[in-house]
Amino acid sequence: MHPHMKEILLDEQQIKERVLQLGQQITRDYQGQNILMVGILKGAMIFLADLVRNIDVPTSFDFMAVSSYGAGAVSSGAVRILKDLDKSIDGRHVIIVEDIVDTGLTLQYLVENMKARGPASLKICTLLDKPSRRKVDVPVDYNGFSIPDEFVVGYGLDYNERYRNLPYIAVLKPEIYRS
Ligand SMILES: O=P(O)(O)OC[C@H]1O[C@H](OP(=O)(O)OP(=O)(O)O)[C@H](O)[C@@H]1O
Ligand code: HPA
Repeated sequence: MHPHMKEILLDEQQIKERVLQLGQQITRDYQGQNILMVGILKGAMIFLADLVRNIDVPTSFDFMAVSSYGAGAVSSGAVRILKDLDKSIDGRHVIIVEDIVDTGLTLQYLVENMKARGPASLKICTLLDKPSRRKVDVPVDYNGFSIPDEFVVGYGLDYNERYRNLPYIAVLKPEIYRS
């Protein structure tokens, strides 16, 4: 385990099995349709890459990058688009793919923003959910794992842009987080 980690919350095998289940569930739910997966950069990139390889209906993907104005790990609710979608989502069956839902503020903004673009349907898929941190209600359709209120990194999730490449999801040592 990386020396900056306190404990591994979800190991590679647990993540792999759950991502397979989510892909199978999405495959069942979207029979006969084409999906557009919208990955929210950068955190969702690794999850999306693994998820789409477990989906067996025609799937394309696009990406959005957003930034909250809050500093560090704290979400403020104000969201700015850093990179918009490449193409129209009008009439498409869209699934927003996130790595984590925390306060829900990022997703609340994204859902409103994307609904206004006229998709045929819009669902949310997240690898992790921290329900105890929620400030606004967001309708999560596919959730990998509900986790306790601890700051986690790995498998796409970062602290100050580090640790995204860890193959597992771990709790960062508090002394690293505070320093
Ligand atoms: O529910 P919320 O409180 O809004 O928090 C969740 C958001 O925060 C993280 O993104 P971050 O801004 O850290 O960007 P990143 O994906 O590039 O790491 C995560 O990827 C979600 O988009
Ligand atoms: O626990 C977390 N880890 C990384 N990024 C995050 N964004 C919200 N919560 C988290």
